[in-house]
Amino acid sequence: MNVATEIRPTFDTDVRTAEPCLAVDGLDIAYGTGTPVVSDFSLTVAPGETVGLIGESGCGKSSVGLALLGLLPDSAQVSARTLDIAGQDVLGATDRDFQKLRGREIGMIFQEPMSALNPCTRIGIQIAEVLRLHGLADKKTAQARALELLQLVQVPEPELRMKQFPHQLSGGMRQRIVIAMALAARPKVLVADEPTTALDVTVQAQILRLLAQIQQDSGAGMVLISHDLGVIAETCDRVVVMYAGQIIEQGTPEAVLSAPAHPYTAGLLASIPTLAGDHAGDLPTIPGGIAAEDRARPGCRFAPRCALAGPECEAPLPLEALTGSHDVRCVKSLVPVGYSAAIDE
Ligand SMILES: Nc1ncnc2c1ncn2[C@@H]1O[C@H](COP(=O)(O)OP(=O)(O)OP(=O)(O)O)[C@@H](O)[C@H]1O
Repeated sequence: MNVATEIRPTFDTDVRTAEPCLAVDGLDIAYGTGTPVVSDFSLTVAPGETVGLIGESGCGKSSVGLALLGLLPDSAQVSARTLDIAGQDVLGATDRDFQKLRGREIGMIFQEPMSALNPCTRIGIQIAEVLRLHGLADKKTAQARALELLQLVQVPEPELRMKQFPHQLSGGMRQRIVIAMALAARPKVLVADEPTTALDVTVQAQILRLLAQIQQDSGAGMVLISHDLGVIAETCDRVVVMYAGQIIEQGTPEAVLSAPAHPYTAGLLASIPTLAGDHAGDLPTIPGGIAAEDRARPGCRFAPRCALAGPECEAPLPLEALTGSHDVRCVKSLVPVGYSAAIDE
C-alpha cells in the first residue's frame, strides 16, 4: 500500500477561517537586564499558511518561537502590543494558561526528538497521553486515535510501534512520532524549530514533505524556524529574514530569494553551494558575526558587516514596502520600490 496516498488525515473540522491563527505585534524579548535580543517583531500567520523564519545563529529565531510557546526562562522579559494565539490574547498569560494552550492550540516540534519524548514510556501511551491531558478522549479512544496518528505520519508497522520505546526507533521515525504528538489535539498553530536539522539529508526531505502535507490538510498555520534557505524555499508561503533581533526583509520566497533587497539576504544566498558548482574558487561568505552591541545600534544593525554601508545607514529605519508582498529595512536596498511586481505574484 502506498501509505502516502492511502492514509488521509482524520481531521473532521476544517480550521480554515478568515481570522489569523497567530498575531504578533511589537514583540520585544530581553534576557535579564541585557539589550533586547528581539526587537519590535511583528508577524501574522493565516490558517494553512507556513511562514519561515530565517537568519544566522544568535539572530533571535528560537527566542521568538519559545515566546510563542510560553517556554522562555524566568529571566526573559517579554513585551508586545499584541500576542494572540488561536484568537486568544496571551499577553500576561501564566505558566498554567500556557500549559493548557500548548498541544491544544499551539503545537511544537523541536530539533531533537529525544528531548520531546519520554524514554521510559511506550510510544502509543505517549501519544494517547496528549489527548487525555487535554480531556479530548477516554483511554480506549485515545489509544485508537494514537494508532491513527501513527498511520497519518506514515510510520511503518504502526501496531508494533505503539508498543515500542523511543530508543527502539530511528531518528526519522522518532521525529514522525513527535509530529504525531504535536498534531494529536489538532492545534491551530505549529511552531517547528529546526525540525529536520538532526536528521540525515534523505530523511530530512521526507519529514519536510510529510509536515507540509499534514499541515496543509489540517489547516493549521505554521512558523518554521530554520537556518536552511533550501528548507524555507521548499516549504514556506512567506519568508521572514531576521538579523540581530530585527526583521530585515520579508515576503514571498519567490520575491525574497529571487530578488533579495537586503545585502544580508543577498549574502546569505550567495554563500549557498550549488550542485552545479558554478562558483570559481571559495564560496563567498559574510565576514564577521553578530556582535552583542549591534543589537543596540539605532541605525542598520548589519552596517558593520555591510560592504555598501555609508553614513545614511546610521539613522533608524523602518521596514518599507517594495511591493505589496515584499518589505525591506535598508536604505541601500538592492531592488527599487515597486520593482517588477511580476516576480512576487
Ligand atoms: N536563556 C538565555 N539567557 C540568556 N541569553 C540567551 C538565552 N537564550 C538565548 N540567549 C541569547 O539570545 C540571543 C538570541 O538567541 P536565539 O537562540 O534566540 O537565536 P537563534 O537565532 O535561534 O540562534 P540558534 O540558531 O543558534 O538557536 C543569543 O545571543 C543568545 O545567546
